[in-house]
Amino acid sequence: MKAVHFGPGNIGRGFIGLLLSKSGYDVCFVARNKKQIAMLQQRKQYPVTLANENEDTSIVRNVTAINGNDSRQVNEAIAEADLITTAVGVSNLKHIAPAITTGIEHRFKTNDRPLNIMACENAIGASTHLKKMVYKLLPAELHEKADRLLAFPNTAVDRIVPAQDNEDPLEVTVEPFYEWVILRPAMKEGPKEIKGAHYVESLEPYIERKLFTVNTGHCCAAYFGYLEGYRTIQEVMASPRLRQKVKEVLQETGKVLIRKHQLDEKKHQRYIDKTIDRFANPNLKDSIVRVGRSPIRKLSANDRLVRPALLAYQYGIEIPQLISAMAAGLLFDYKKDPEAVKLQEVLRKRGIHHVIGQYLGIEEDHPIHRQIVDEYEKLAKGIRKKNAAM
Ligand SMILES: NC(=O)c1ccc[n+]([C@@H]2O[C@H](COP(=O)([O-])OP(=O)(O)OC[C@H]3O[C@@H](n4cnc5c(N)ncnc54)[C@H](O)[C@@H]3O)[C@@H](O)[C@H]2O)c1
Ligand SMILES: O=P(O)(O)OC[C@@H](O)[C@@H](O)[C@H](O)[C@H](O)CO
Repeated sequence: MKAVHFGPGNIGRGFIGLLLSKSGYDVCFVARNKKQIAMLQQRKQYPVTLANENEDTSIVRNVTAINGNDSRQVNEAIAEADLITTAVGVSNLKHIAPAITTGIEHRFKTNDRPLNIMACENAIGASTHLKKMVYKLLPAELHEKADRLLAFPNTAVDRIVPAQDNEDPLEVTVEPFYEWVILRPAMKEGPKEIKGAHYVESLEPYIERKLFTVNTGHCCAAYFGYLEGYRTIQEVMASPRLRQKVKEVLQETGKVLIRKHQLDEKKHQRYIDKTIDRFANPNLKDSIVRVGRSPIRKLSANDRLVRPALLAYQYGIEIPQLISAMAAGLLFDYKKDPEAVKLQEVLRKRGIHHVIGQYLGIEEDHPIHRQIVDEYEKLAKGIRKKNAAM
């Protein structure tokens, strides 16, 4: 069985490639970095180390890589694939959609086998989003065949994989916890089951629970910590005050999730507690700028901050800490993050009301809009005062 995975980055190697390989797939990574491609081609394996006390290491075997710009190789790999996965960042799916589409066209000329394509990105409906882009590019006369042979099952992947600084550039250090949830009814029959993945009949409760707990809490820790000069999530979680703030955010989104998906309260509390412990894992060093990266995406209407905030408003749930996190996110001005730079530029040129309306999708007449503005101004004033005193 052959899997083609776009994006051999942290989660691609540290989780997707690992589970696929352990499930008996030969994994071909579609990559951009020439040095990385050469190493994967030559070694055909790489180590994954768990961030636990023993630093347990396993070897991911039967892997190789091809260059995403080599359309002949990409076409051939897609034609032969039994499964395609991606982990390139949801905003980058548009860059790989053309190669996937061309590969599908080539595949249709060579065989009639069904194919599942899963975008393992942190977003609601990422595979559906990729499907829309592929269908836009695919000639209309192939749509019927695509409906028959292709599926884009949505999925939720969870494992904290920080930016790596190992001596071996292929090695990945990952947290021990993992969860991969796949929407089974959306799949085409055929491919080997992924060992360790959880196949479900409805994905929404799982992806929302993950995104609005793990990712909401994570980015809140990053944005709160950034304002106070911390460098890592572990440092933030070691501050009792900030840890408490993050916990409170998760109580707020927890109420939303319990109400929306009729989750068991005690079970969800255990999920929150486990999530907090995962953030604090002393064997990991996860930078604030990785976790807070791409604030425009994270503050967008369908993502981990605004979506639970609007649901909370709808349900009459108070969300002071979520408001505080959105305001802190608007102050995330890390110079090496292109989205942070753009956000700050628009804030300077067009002002806070424009940004909340256009980027967060919350109009001025919505009560949450005002609350974010008030909190943003309060935090910005605090920063000005601190800078003046320095
Ligand atoms: N790291 C985590 O903890 C984690 C966990 C769950 C989900 N995710 C999600 O997985 C995705 C990847 O995250 P990551 O942390 O592994 O990031 P990363 O930057 O480590 O990896 C991204 C990979 O995609 C590649 N890539 C980007 N654009 C590409 C293109 N046009 N063609 C080919 N390759 C391309 C990059 O070269 C890189 O190898 C994101 O959507 C993220 O939200 C990450
Ligand atoms: O990947 P992002 O930018 O959507 O979010 C950053 C982190 O919160 C994220 O990568 C987590 O580590 C991961 O989602 C855990 O499963």
